[in-house]
Amino acid sequence: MAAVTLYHFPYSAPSRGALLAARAVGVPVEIKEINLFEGKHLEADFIKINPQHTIPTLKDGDFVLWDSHAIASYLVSAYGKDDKLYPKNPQQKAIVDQRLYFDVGILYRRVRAIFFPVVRLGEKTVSDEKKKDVEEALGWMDQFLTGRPWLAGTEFTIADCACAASISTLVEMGYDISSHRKTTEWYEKCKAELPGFDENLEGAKILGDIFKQKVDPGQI
Ligand SMILES: N[C@@H](CCC(=O)N[C@@H](CS)C(=O)NCC(=O)O)C(=O)O
Repeated sequence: MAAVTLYHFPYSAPSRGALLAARAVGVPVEIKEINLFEGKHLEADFIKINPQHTIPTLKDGDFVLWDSHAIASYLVSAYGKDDKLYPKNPQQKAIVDQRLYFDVGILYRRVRAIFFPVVRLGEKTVSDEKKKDVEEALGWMDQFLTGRPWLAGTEFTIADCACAASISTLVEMGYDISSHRKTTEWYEKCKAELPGFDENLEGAKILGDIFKQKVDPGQI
């Protein structure tokens, strides 16, 4: 199997989510690091590949794709040995999709609303409203996990890869998720069972450490 190319930045949760999916699929990946902090994503060569200049971006031969969630489902459809990571059954697939859209529209967005202004814009505090938004998202995750060990059922799927990347960023920022029992138990399973989780954690820790250095003490 030829390697796919992933334009990747390890600090980025979406980028790590796509890489977790690739590791779960088992497709060989050639990683090309695009350092967002150095503005590499805005250079002409990368804009030619992805005019939206977001990380992650996948190149598979002449085929180019971005958005980590789209990349994850493509990798399973193109290279998965079976459909466990992204079921073909319409209802099971729809549940995975719902969790993926939850990550795009709610979970990652709310985590980012906390770290981005601190890490990139020099803010020192985190509002109660932003923490409330994250608490609400974690509460919904606990409900998704009621009666099932993984977000979409009895097997882990690409929805777990995406949400694990977002949650690992949150945890490494020093956010205490322990009052959300099911999400906490799920996160422990992710650590133990998701292929490539340690690699994911390395990037999350770097971003988390930058956040912790920059934010005022006691903010989260
Ligand atoms: N929904 C997208 C989000 C991608 C995204 O916003 N990536 C950020 C890094 S976390 C990025 O590339 N930012 C640079 C930019 O938008 O110019 C995905 O899941 O891939």
